[in-house]
Amino acid sequence: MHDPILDIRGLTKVYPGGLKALDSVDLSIRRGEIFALLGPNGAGKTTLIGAVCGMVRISAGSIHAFGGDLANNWRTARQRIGLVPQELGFDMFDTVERQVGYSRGLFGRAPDRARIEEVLRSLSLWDKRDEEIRKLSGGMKRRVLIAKALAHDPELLFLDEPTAGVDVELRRDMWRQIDSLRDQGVTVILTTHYIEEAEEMADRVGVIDKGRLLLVDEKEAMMKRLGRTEAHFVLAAPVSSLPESLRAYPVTLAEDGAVLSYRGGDGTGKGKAEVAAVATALLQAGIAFTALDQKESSLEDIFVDLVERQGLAA
Ligand SMILES: Nc1ncnc2c1ncn2[C@@H]1O[C@H](COP(=O)(O)OP(=O)(O)OP(=O)(O)O)[C@@H](O)[C@H]1O
Repeated sequence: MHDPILDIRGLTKVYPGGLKALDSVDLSIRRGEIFALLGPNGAGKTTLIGAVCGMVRISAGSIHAFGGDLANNWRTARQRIGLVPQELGFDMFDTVERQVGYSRGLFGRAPDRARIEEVLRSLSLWDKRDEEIRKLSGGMKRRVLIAKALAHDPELLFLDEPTAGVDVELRRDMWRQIDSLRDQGVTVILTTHYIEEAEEMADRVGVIDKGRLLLVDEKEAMMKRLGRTEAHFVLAAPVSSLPESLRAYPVTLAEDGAVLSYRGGDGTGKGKAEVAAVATALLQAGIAFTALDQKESSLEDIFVDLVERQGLAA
């Protein structure tokens, strides 16, 4: 196994005033992966990024990046990291190309107009290169933020809520952009509220809430492990008990015997097959149904479930 590009151990951040924004977080990021950090408002996502990018002073724990302790070689490590922050922050009166070129210089890279042109073109910003940033639409300003973060060719890129408040078209564009970064071997860590985004983009997903990393797993494995099928059969006439042939399935009667509910499967298709078998068994037992409502759980359900369970446990 290759060394992780980023290795976080026991990371804790207590803000002045006592709020624990990060609570002993352990996280290893592999080179070249797309990692989605998923969590509700105030979970600690931005704080975690800030800790790695040197904007947040950590209270305890360690961060290793590119094989070295960040505390000892922060400046050189930072040159290899790109950050697309949540908030727009640039000189609004400057032009697109100048701002993006300036960002490259900021991290010690020699000027390279061809490279800046490439970055601007990939974000459909080349035609706007001489525009003042203040005159751009919100979506275009966001693209400039990304261009700035890419200008010094980072190996590790943080995107903090890259698609918060952007329209569907720009969101798709950004997904494409992230895909092409993956092809170039850039490691990407993105934070998001949008489960759809994690489901679409990420190789691995971490769920964070109240400063605690609840779960980290391959996206596919997570869906498999925690995925469920739920189905409800509306029966033509209520029944008082289940036929013997259904005892082997995870089914229950609800609404005074008028609805038969199935909850099972493992996100691999087993649930769907079992629902079909339950339907057959019902008909064979002479129990007709008038409607069937079936749903596969998504990463969203898994996430809500995890956060709720954590809330109950806290
Ligand atoms: N400078 C600060 N001083 C005190 N508390 C802070 C500071 N910055 C953040 N916090 C608190 O730390 C917690 C974590 O905030 P953080 O911004 O990291 O969460 P987040 O997951 O990024 O949330 P969001 O999705 O809303 O951006 C929140 O309760 C927040 O209010």
